[in-house]
Amino acid sequence: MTETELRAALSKVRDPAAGADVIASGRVSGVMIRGGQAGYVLDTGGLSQGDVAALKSALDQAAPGARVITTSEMKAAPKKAAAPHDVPAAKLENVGRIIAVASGKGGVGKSTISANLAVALAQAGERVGLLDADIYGPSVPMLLGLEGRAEGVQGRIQPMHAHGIKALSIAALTKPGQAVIWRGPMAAAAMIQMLTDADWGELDTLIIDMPPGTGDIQLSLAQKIAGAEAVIVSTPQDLALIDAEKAIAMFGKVGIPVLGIVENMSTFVCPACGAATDIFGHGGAEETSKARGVPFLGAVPLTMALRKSADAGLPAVLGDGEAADALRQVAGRLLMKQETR
Ligand SMILES: Nc1ncnc2c1ncn2[C@@H]1O[C@H](COP(=O)(O)OP(=O)(O)OP(=O)(O)O)[C@@H](O)[C@H]1O
Repeated sequence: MTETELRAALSKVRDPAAGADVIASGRVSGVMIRGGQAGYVLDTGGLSQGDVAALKSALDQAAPGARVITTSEMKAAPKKAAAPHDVPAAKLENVGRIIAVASGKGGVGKSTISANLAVALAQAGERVGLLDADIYGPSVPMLLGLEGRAEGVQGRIQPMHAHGIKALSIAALTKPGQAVIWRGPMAAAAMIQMLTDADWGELDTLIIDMPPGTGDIQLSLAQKIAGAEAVIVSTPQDLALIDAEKAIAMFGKVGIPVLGIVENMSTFVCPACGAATDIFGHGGAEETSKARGVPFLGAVPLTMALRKSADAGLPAVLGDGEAADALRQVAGRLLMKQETR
Protein backbone atom coordinates (compact mmCIF):
# COMPACT_ATOMS: atom_id res chain seq x y z
CA MET A 1 0.00 0.00 0.00
CA THR A 2 1.32 3.50 -0.83
CA GLU A 3 0.86 6.60 1.35
CA THR A 4 -1.63 7.96 -1.18
CA GLU A 5 -3.69 4.75 -0.94
CA LEU A 6 -3.46 4.80 2.86
CA ARG A 7 -4.64 8.42 2.96
CA ALA A 8 -7.48 7.61 0.57
CA ALA A 9 -8.57 4.70 2.78
CA LEU A 10 -8.49 6.83 5.94
CA SER A 11 -10.29 9.73 4.28
CA LYS A 12 -13.38 7.50 3.93
CA VAL A 13 -13.83 7.83 7.71
CA ARG A 14 -15.93 10.75 8.94
CA ASP A 15 -14.84 13.06 11.78
CA PRO A 16 -17.67 12.76 14.36
CA ALA A 17 -17.23 16.41 15.40
CA ALA A 18 -16.60 18.18 12.09
CA GLY A 19 -18.76 16.13 9.76
CA ALA A 20 -15.98 16.29 7.13
CA ASP A 21 -13.59 13.40 6.50
CA VAL A 22 -10.86 12.90 9.08
CA ILE A 23 -8.04 14.02 6.77
CA ALA A 24 -9.79 17.22 5.66
CA SER A 25 -10.65 18.16 9.25
CA GLY A 26 -7.07 17.57 10.43
CA ARG A 27 -8.29 14.90 12.87
CA VAL A 28 -5.86 12.44 11.20
CA SER A 29 -2.45 13.73 10.07
CA GLY A 30 1.11 12.51 9.64
CA VAL A 31 -0.01 9.63 7.41
CA MET A 32 3.12 7.74 6.43
CA ILE A 33 4.62 4.39 5.51
CA ARG A 34 8.16 3.76 6.77
CA GLY A 35 9.89 0.41 6.30
CA GLY A 36 6.58 -1.14 5.19
CA GLN A 37 4.83 -0.06 8.41
CA ALA A 38 1.82 2.24 8.02
CA GLY A 39 1.23 4.92 10.64
CA TYR A 40 -0.67 8.11 11.35
CA VAL A 41 -1.43 10.63 14.07
CA LEU A 42 -4.96 10.69 15.51
CA ASP A 43 -6.07 13.79 17.42
CA THR A 44 -8.87 12.84 19.80
CA GLY A 45 -9.19 16.32 21.34
CA GLY A 46 -12.76 17.59 21.87
CA LEU A 47 -14.36 14.14 21.37
CA SER A 48 -16.37 12.11 23.86
CA GLN A 49 -15.04 8.69 24.93
CA GLY A 50 -17.78 7.01 22.91
CA ASP A 51 -16.85 8.97 19.78
CA VAL A 52 -13.16 8.13 20.25
CA ALA A 53 -13.91 4.40 20.53
CA ALA A 54 -16.15 4.45 17.44
CA LEU A 55 -13.62 6.53 15.47
CA LYS A 56 -10.70 4.26 16.40
CA SER A 57 -12.63 1.20 15.30
CA ALA A 58 -13.63 2.81 11.96
CA LEU A 59 -10.01 3.85 11.34
CA ASP A 60 -8.76 0.39 12.25
CA GLN A 61 -11.12 -1.11 9.68
CA ALA A 62 -9.94 1.39 7.06
CA ALA A 63 -6.24 0.77 7.76
CA PRO A 64 -5.80 -2.49 9.67
CA GLY A 65 -2.48 -2.89 11.48
CA ALA A 66 -1.42 0.76 11.12
CA ARG A 67 0.54 2.25 14.01
CA VAL A 68 -1.42 5.08 15.63
CA ILE A 69 0.07 7.96 17.61
CA THR A 70 -2.72 9.55 19.65
CA THR A 71 -2.69 13.20 20.69
CA SER A 72 -5.45 15.44 22.05
CA GLU A 73 -4.61 18.95 20.90
CA MET A 74 -7.94 19.95 19.36
CA LYS A 75 -9.65 21.94 22.11
CA ALA A 76 -13.14 21.95 20.67
CA ALA A 77 -14.95 20.51 17.71
CA PRO A 78 -12.92 21.38 14.62
CA LYS A 79 -14.67 23.88 12.45
CA LYS A 80 -15.19 23.38 8.79
CA ALA A 81 -12.37 24.82 6.70
CA ALA A 82 -12.58 28.58 6.87
CA ALA A 83 -12.93 30.20 3.49
CA PRO A 84 -10.23 32.85 3.03
CA HIS A 85 -12.83 35.63 2.94
CA ASP A 86 -14.21 34.51 6.31
CA VAL A 87 -11.07 35.49 8.20
CA PRO A 88 -9.88 39.02 8.80
CA ALA A 89 -6.68 39.45 6.82
CA ALA A 90 -4.01 41.91 7.82
CA LYS A 91 -4.18 44.53 5.08
CA LEU A 92 -0.81 45.78 3.94
CA GLU A 93 -1.20 47.87 0.87
CA ASN A 94 2.50 48.54 0.32
CA VAL A 95 3.64 44.95 0.68
CA GLY A 96 3.89 42.75 -2.40
CA ARG A 97 3.66 39.44 -0.64
CA ILE A 98 3.82 37.94 2.83
CA ILE A 99 5.58 34.64 3.44
CA ALA A 100 5.01 32.95 6.80
CA VAL A 101 7.90 30.65 7.70
CA ALA A 102 6.62 27.94 10.01
CA SER A 103 7.60 24.61 11.48
CA GLY A 104 5.54 21.98 13.23
CA LYS A 105 8.36 21.39 15.71
CA GLY A 106 10.69 23.74 17.58
CA GLY A 107 14.42 23.96 17.09
CA VAL A 108 14.50 22.87 13.45
CA GLY A 109 16.13 26.12 12.30
CA LYS A 110 13.05 28.09 11.26
CA SER A 111 14.41 31.44 12.46
CA THR A 112 17.83 30.84 10.92
CA ILE A 113 16.19 30.00 7.58
CA SER A 114 13.83 33.03 7.84
CA ALA A 115 16.68 35.47 8.43
CA ASN A 116 18.82 34.02 5.66
CA LEU A 117 15.97 33.93 3.14
CA ALA A 118 15.16 37.56 3.94
CA VAL A 119 18.76 38.65 3.37
CA ALA A 120 19.12 36.46 0.24
CA LEU A 121 15.96 38.00 -1.28
CA ALA A 122 17.37 41.47 -0.53
CA GLN A 123 20.65 40.45 -2.21
CA ALA A 124 18.56 39.52 -5.25
CA GLY A 125 17.25 43.09 -5.35
CA GLU A 126 14.00 42.83 -3.41
CA ARG A 127 12.86 45.26 -0.70
CA VAL A 128 12.43 42.90 2.25
CA GLY A 129 11.02 43.05 5.76
CA LEU A 130 11.38 40.38 8.45
CA LEU A 131 8.86 40.19 11.27
CA ASP A 132 9.83 38.00 14.20
CA ALA A 133 6.51 36.68 15.53
CA ASP A 134 8.09 33.81 17.48
CA ILE A 135 6.64 34.57 20.88
CA TYR A 136 8.34 31.56 22.46
CA GLY A 137 11.86 32.58 21.55
CA PRO A 138 12.26 35.72 19.45
CA SER A 139 15.71 35.22 17.96
CA VAL A 140 15.75 37.58 14.95
CA PRO A 141 17.58 40.38 16.84
CA MET A 142 20.40 37.94 17.63
CA LEU A 143 20.45 36.39 14.16
CA LEU A 144 20.79 39.83 12.55
CA GLY A 145 23.07 41.29 15.23
CA LEU A 146 20.50 43.97 16.13
CA GLU A 147 21.01 45.90 19.33
CA GLY A 148 18.73 48.32 21.13
CA ARG A 149 15.02 48.59 20.60
CA ALA A 150 12.79 49.73 17.78
CA GLU A 151 11.89 53.42 18.05
CA GLY A 152 8.46 54.95 17.67
CA VAL A 153 8.10 58.05 15.48
CA GLN A 154 4.78 59.89 15.50
CA GLY A 155 3.09 56.86 16.97
CA ARG A 156 4.46 54.40 14.41
CA ILE A 157 7.06 51.73 15.22
CA GLN A 158 10.11 52.11 12.99
CA PRO A 159 11.54 48.77 11.85
CA MET A 160 15.27 48.38 12.45
CA HIS A 161 17.76 47.97 9.60
CA ALA A 162 20.34 45.22 9.15
CA HIS A 163 22.12 43.63 6.19
CA GLY A 164 19.86 45.35 3.65
CA ILE A 165 16.53 44.38 5.23
CA LYS A 166 14.04 45.94 7.66
CA ALA A 167 13.31 43.91 10.77
CA LEU A 168 11.05 43.99 13.78
CA SER A 169 10.82 41.53 16.62
CA ILE A 170 7.94 40.84 18.94
CA ALA A 171 10.67 41.10 21.60
CA ALA A 172 10.34 44.89 21.10
CA LEU A 173 6.91 44.72 22.75
CA THR A 174 8.26 43.13 25.91
CA LYS A 175 10.75 44.30 28.50
CA PRO A 176 14.17 42.63 28.10
CA GLY A 177 14.41 39.46 30.17
CA GLN A 178 10.72 39.57 31.09
CA ALA A 179 8.79 36.38 30.46
CA VAL A 180 5.42 36.96 28.83
CA ILE A 181 2.73 34.33 28.74
CA TRP A 182 0.97 34.87 25.45
CA ARG A 183 -2.50 33.67 24.74
CA GLY A 184 -3.73 33.13 21.18
CA PRO A 185 -5.76 36.36 20.78
CA MET A 186 -3.07 38.41 22.53
CA ALA A 187 -0.29 37.07 20.31
CA ALA A 188 -2.42 37.59 17.21
CA ALA A 189 -3.20 41.18 18.25
CA ALA A 190 0.49 41.90 18.87
CA MET A 191 1.44 40.45 15.50
CA ILE A 192 -1.22 42.45 13.66
CA GLN A 193 -0.05 45.58 15.47
CA MET A 194 3.50 45.02 14.26
CA LEU A 195 2.28 44.20 10.76
CA THR A 196 -0.04 47.11 10.28
CA ASP A 197 1.14 49.85 12.68
CA ALA A 198 4.83 49.62 11.88
CA ASP A 199 6.24 51.92 9.24
CA TRP A 200 7.42 49.22 6.82
CA GLY A 201 7.31 51.50 3.77
CA GLU A 202 7.17 49.75 0.41
CA LEU A 203 8.19 46.09 0.52
CA ASP A 204 8.32 43.40 -2.14
CA THR A 205 8.34 40.62 0.44
CA LEU A 206 7.61 40.49 4.15
CA ILE A 207 8.78 37.31 5.86
CA ILE A 208 7.12 36.33 9.13
CA ASP A 209 9.04 34.03 11.45
CA MET A 210 6.11 32.21 13.08
CA PRO A 211 6.18 30.53 16.49
CA PRO A 212 6.89 26.79 16.12
CA GLY A 213 4.00 24.36 16.41
CA THR A 214 0.41 24.06 15.30
CA GLY A 215 -1.57 24.89 18.42
CA ASP A 216 -4.21 27.56 19.06
CA ILE A 217 -1.74 30.45 18.97
CA GLN A 218 -0.29 29.46 15.61
CA LEU A 219 -3.77 28.91 14.20
CA SER A 220 -4.91 32.37 15.40
CA LEU A 221 -1.84 33.95 13.79
CA ALA A 222 -2.36 32.06 10.53
CA GLN A 223 -6.00 33.18 10.43
CA LYS A 224 -4.92 36.80 10.63
CA ILE A 225 -2.69 36.62 7.56
CA ALA A 226 -5.12 35.08 5.13
CA GLY A 227 -3.48 36.75 2.14
CA ALA A 228 -0.12 35.17 2.95
CA GLU A 229 1.73 32.13 1.66
CA ALA A 230 3.67 29.67 3.80
CA VAL A 231 7.04 27.94 3.79
CA ILE A 232 7.51 24.99 6.13
CA VAL A 233 10.91 24.17 7.63
CA SER A 234 11.60 20.65 8.86
CA THR A 235 14.55 18.44 9.66
CA PRO A 236 14.53 15.07 7.84
CA GLN A 237 13.59 13.30 11.09
CA ASP A 238 10.30 11.39 11.12
CA LEU A 239 9.11 13.16 14.27
CA ALA A 240 9.72 16.58 12.78
CA LEU A 241 8.08 15.53 9.52
CA ILE A 242 4.92 14.39 11.29
CA ASP A 243 4.71 17.89 12.79
CA ALA A 244 5.50 19.47 9.41
CA GLU A 245 2.49 17.64 8.00
CA LYS A 246 0.37 19.09 10.79
CA ALA A 247 1.60 22.55 9.79
CA ILE A 248 0.60 21.88 6.17
CA ALA A 249 -2.85 20.80 7.38
CA MET A 250 -3.13 23.92 9.57
CA PHE A 251 -2.42 26.28 6.67
CA GLY A 252 -4.81 24.25 4.51
CA LYS A 253 -7.56 24.84 7.08
CA VAL A 254 -7.22 28.62 6.80
CA GLY A 255 -6.73 28.67 3.03
CA ILE A 256 -3.05 29.73 3.04
CA PRO A 257 -1.14 28.14 0.14
CA VAL A 258 2.06 26.30 1.10
CA LEU A 259 4.86 27.36 -1.25
CA GLY A 260 6.95 24.40 -0.19
CA ILE A 261 9.08 22.59 2.38
CA VAL A 262 12.73 23.30 3.20
CA GLU A 263 14.76 20.44 4.67
CA ASN A 264 17.17 21.88 7.21
CA MET A 265 20.02 20.15 9.03
CA SER A 266 20.31 17.76 6.13
CA THR A 267 23.56 15.84 5.51
CA PHE A 268 26.52 16.91 7.69
CA VAL A 269 29.87 16.91 5.93
CA CYS A 270 32.75 16.63 8.40
CA PRO A 271 35.06 19.60 7.77
CA ALA A 272 38.05 17.53 8.95
CA CYS A 273 37.66 14.29 7.00
CA GLY A 274 34.99 15.12 4.40
CA ALA A 275 32.77 12.19 5.42
CA ALA A 276 29.04 12.79 4.93
CA THR A 277 26.78 11.81 7.85
CA ASP A 278 23.00 12.03 7.89
CA ILE A 279 22.61 12.95 11.56
CA PHE A 280 18.86 13.61 11.33
CA GLY A 281 18.39 11.46 8.21
CA HIS A 282 18.20 12.74 4.66
CA GLY A 283 15.53 13.20 2.03
CA GLY A 284 12.58 12.80 4.39
CA ALA A 285 11.24 16.28 3.68
CA GLU A 286 11.38 15.71 -0.06
CA GLU A 287 9.43 12.45 0.36
CA THR A 288 6.87 14.25 2.51
CA SER A 289 6.51 17.07 0.01
CA LYS A 290 5.92 14.54 -2.80
CA ALA A 291 3.36 12.66 -0.71
CA ARG A 292 1.55 15.91 0.14
CA GLY A 293 1.77 17.37 -3.36
CA VAL A 294 3.69 20.35 -1.95
CA PRO A 295 6.83 21.65 -3.71
CA PHE A 296 10.25 20.81 -2.27
CA LEU A 297 12.30 23.99 -1.99
CA GLY A 298 15.70 22.51 -1.16
CA ALA A 299 17.92 20.97 1.50
CA VAL A 300 20.20 23.06 3.73
CA PRO A 301 23.10 21.09 5.22
CA LEU A 302 24.04 21.05 8.90
CA THR A 303 27.26 23.04 9.02
CA MET A 304 29.43 24.63 11.65
CA ALA A 305 29.66 27.77 9.50
CA LEU A 306 25.87 28.25 9.57
CA ARG A 307 25.69 27.80 13.34
CA LYS A 308 28.60 30.21 13.90
CA SER A 309 27.20 32.85 11.55
CA ALA A 310 23.82 32.63 13.31
CA ASP A 311 25.46 33.18 16.70
CA ALA A 312 27.51 36.08 15.33
CA GLY A 313 24.49 37.95 13.93
CA LEU A 314 25.81 37.62 10.38
CA PRO A 315 23.43 35.55 8.20
CA ALA A 316 25.36 32.85 6.32
CA VAL A 317 24.22 34.14 2.91
CA LEU A 318 26.45 37.18 3.44
CA GLY A 319 29.35 34.80 2.83
CA ASP A 320 30.12 31.65 0.89
CA GLY A 321 29.88 27.97 1.68
CA GLU A 322 27.63 25.02 1.16
CA ALA A 323 24.84 26.20 3.45
CA ALA A 324 24.90 29.72 2.00
CA ASP A 325 24.61 28.31 -1.55
CA ALA A 326 21.71 26.07 -0.53
CA LEU A 327 19.90 29.00 1.14
CA ARG A 328 20.38 31.22 -1.93
CA GLN A 329 18.90 28.43 -4.07
CA VAL A 330 15.83 28.26 -1.84
CA ALA A 331 15.45 32.05 -2.11
CA GLY A 332 15.80 31.75 -5.91
CA ARG A 333 12.98 29.20 -5.99
CA LEU A 334 10.77 31.54 -4.00
CA LEU A 335 11.48 34.31 -6.51
CA MET A 336 10.62 32.00 -9.40
CA LYS A 337 7.34 31.08 -7.75
CA GLN A 338 6.50 34.75 -7.50
CA GLU A 339 7.19 35.27 -11.19
CA THR A 340 5.01 32.34 -12.22
CA ARG A 341 2.04 33.43 -10.08
N1 LIG B 1 21.68 24.04 9.03
C1 LIG B 1 22.17 24.32 10.22
N2 LIG B 1 23.45 24.00 10.55
C2 LIG B 1 23.95 24.25 11.79
N3 LIG B 1 23.26 24.82 12.78
C3 LIG B 1 21.98 25.17 12.51
C4 LIG B 1 21.38 24.96 11.23
N4 LIG B 1 20.10 25.44 11.27
C5 LIG B 1 19.92 25.94 12.51
N5 LIG B 1 21.04 25.77 13.26
C6 LIG B 1 21.22 26.12 14.68
O1 LIG B 1 20.22 25.43 15.41
C7 LIG B 1 19.72 26.22 16.48
C8 LIG B 1 18.21 26.39 16.35
O2 LIG B 1 17.94 27.19 15.21
P1 LIG B 1 16.75 28.23 15.17
O3 LIG B 1 16.72 29.09 16.39
O4 LIG B 1 16.79 28.89 13.85
O5 LIG B 1 15.53 27.21 15.22
P2 LIG B 1 13.97 27.50 15.35
O6 LIG B 1 13.29 26.40 14.63
O7 LIG B 1 13.67 28.88 14.92
O8 LIG B 1 13.77 27.37 16.89
P3 LIG B 1 12.52 27.83 17.80
O9 LIG B 1 11.84 26.56 18.13
O10 LIG B 1 13.17 28.47 18.99
O11 LIG B 1 11.69 28.78 17.01
C9 LIG B 1 20.50 27.53 16.41
O12 LIG B 1 21.58 27.45 17.30
C10 LIG B 1 21.00 27.59 14.97
O13 LIG B 1 22.22 28.31 14.88
